[in-house]
Amino acid sequence: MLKICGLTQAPQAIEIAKLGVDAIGFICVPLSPRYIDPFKIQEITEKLAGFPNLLRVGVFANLELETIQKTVDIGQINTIQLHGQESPEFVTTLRTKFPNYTLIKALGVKDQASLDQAKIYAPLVDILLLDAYHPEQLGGTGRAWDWNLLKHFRPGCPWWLAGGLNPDNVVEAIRLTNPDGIDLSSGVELSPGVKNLTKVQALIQTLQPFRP
Ligand SMILES: O=C(O)c1ccccc1NCC(=O)[C@H](O)[C@H](O)COP(=O)(O)O
Repeated sequence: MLKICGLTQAPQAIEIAKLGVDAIGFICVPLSPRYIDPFKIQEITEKLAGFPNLLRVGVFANLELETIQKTVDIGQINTIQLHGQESPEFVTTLRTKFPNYTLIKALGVKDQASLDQAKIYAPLVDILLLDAYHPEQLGGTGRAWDWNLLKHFRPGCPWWLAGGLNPDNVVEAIRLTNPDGIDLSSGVELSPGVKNLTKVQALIQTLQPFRP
């Protein structure tokens, strides 16, 4: 599975969907330079009717249930990614509220303890997303991290790798960790929220041997 995250422009979303990615992400975190409001998301998702299998991911961090509900409804997204310090209890509540949505829990990995914590979420979600840890930033850091930590990571649910991936290091990352999916943002970006379509194309070319 391939997710390109942090989109803010409809023409880019259409081009990226045409290239055959599995998921596109919208950052619904107000402090992010990639923030996009629910009505802008709607403007984009309504142009993606021709891609029924595409996961349209709303990325949230430490936001209230009501905000998530509103964004899901207006933005017509079908996947919820929790990228903050959401508790297992909150994730369970969300699962109950959105039984038919794909649910992703993201965690910033600092050490083995982070991975032990990630495993607590495995029975509660559809996908775990393991990202770079940063003391001040929640995501979209562009920082690669010590993927060796993941060599024997088997959480019991599908998991995706994120954090500083780009067309040049993605093969090494996949060979080392064997994830079920990968997620890229700044590694295929011109500026926050504006993707570099040439880099997305290069990425897809590079990933050809690893994709169905
Ligand atoms: O991208 C952001 O600005 C962001 C802000 C707050 C929470 C999450 C955010 N991004 C989440 C993602 O899924 C990114 O794709 C992931 O962190 C990887 O980013 P990068 O290292 O830039 O490839």
